[in-house]
Amino acid sequence: MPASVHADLDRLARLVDSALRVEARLTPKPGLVDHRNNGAHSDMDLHTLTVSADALAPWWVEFGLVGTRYARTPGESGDDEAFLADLRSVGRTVEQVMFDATDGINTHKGAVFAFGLLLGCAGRRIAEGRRIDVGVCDDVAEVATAVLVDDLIASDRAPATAGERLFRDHGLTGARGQAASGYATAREVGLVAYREAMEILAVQPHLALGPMMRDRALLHALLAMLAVNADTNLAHRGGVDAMGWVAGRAERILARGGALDPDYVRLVEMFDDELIHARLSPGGTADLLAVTIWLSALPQAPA
Ligand SMILES: CC(C)(COP(=O)(O)OP(=O)(O)OC[C@H]1O[C@@H](n2cnc3c(N)ncnc32)[C@H](O)[C@@H]1O)[C@@H](O)C(=O)NCCC(=O)NCCS
Ligand SMILES: Nc1ncnc2c1ncn2[C@@H]1O[C@H](COP(=O)(O)OP(=O)(O)OP(=O)(O)O)[C@@H](O)[C@H]1O
Repeated sequence: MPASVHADLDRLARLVDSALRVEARLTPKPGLVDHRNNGAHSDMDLHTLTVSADALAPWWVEFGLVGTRYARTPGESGDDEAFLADLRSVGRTVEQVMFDATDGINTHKGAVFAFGLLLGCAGRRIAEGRRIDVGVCDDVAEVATAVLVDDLIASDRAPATAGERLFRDHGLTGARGQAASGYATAREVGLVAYREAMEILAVQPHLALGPMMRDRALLHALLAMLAVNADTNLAHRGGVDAMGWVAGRAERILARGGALDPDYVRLVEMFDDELIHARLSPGGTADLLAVTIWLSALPQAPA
């Protein structure tokens, strides 16, 4: 394999590692683990997320390597079924690495699933000599629709996980639905809100530039996604009503300007306190924020 392919895979894997750490450290976040507190989690804190990210770091490149084995020649449709099966097999190993590192705590299960698919599809693009851009989400949509169908829509197995139960009882498609949509919420809501916020903040000279501005724009993107994402973590802990309640609270903050409001820290800290009190954590939306961060480092797809 050419050294340049390895270098590209390595760069994208490092971007995942960085996206997870940036997401975890972003403070304040409603209901989630951050510098301020453990959010609505009694079993993990920022240290647990860091230990987990450290353990996962060497593994991200493996998903890209799987992708390189499924490179297609122009006009060839490829074997998506085998590609997906290989990605999921690496995914199960990596999930176990996470559980071993955290003594059984679910720190990054959703992230492993999302970035397994994104890096796998990116690796396939690199080996095919195609450009890596946000359009990699379209490749994920094509590959991951089978996960949604096989695991949920066409499955006659008894539900084994919270996500599977929530599909059976309420038709919620959770992490699988997001993947099958090509991460539409991250791409069309999170990334758009992030870029708009960066543009607005960049022309306000009294504001601090650099990382602080980026964090503020990321928080704005998180609020925008909280207002629309059917997060199965919320439904698991608080029932489907909890999803609507959290979305409504995020909408009210956005109506005041979201993280662009001068008083945004106080507004988000109040939201955080309410979610902690209700024991609600939007972990799926945090995963989508990590995906947004990763996508923000890629060029846009050609129109
Ligand atoms: C499909 C997965 C996510 C299992 O899901 P499960 O049934 O437990 O689903 P559940 O809905 O409970 O969610 C799991 C995680 O997804 C995230 N999530 C939940 N809702 C959402 C949402 N709306 N959007 C994005 N992420 C979400 C959360 O972090 C959550 O903890 C995955 O863990 C899996 O299949 N693992 C096997 C190995 C694998 O395939 N790895 C990835 C290779 S590509
Ligand atoms: N900063 C964060 N804080 C909390 N969760 C996060 C954060 N970032 C991502 N997540 C995601 O949230 C998920 C963990 O959520 P949660 O703890 O609710 O799941 P669980 O342990 O399966 O459920 P429960 O704790 O209700 O038994 C992880 O899969 C992870 O990917």
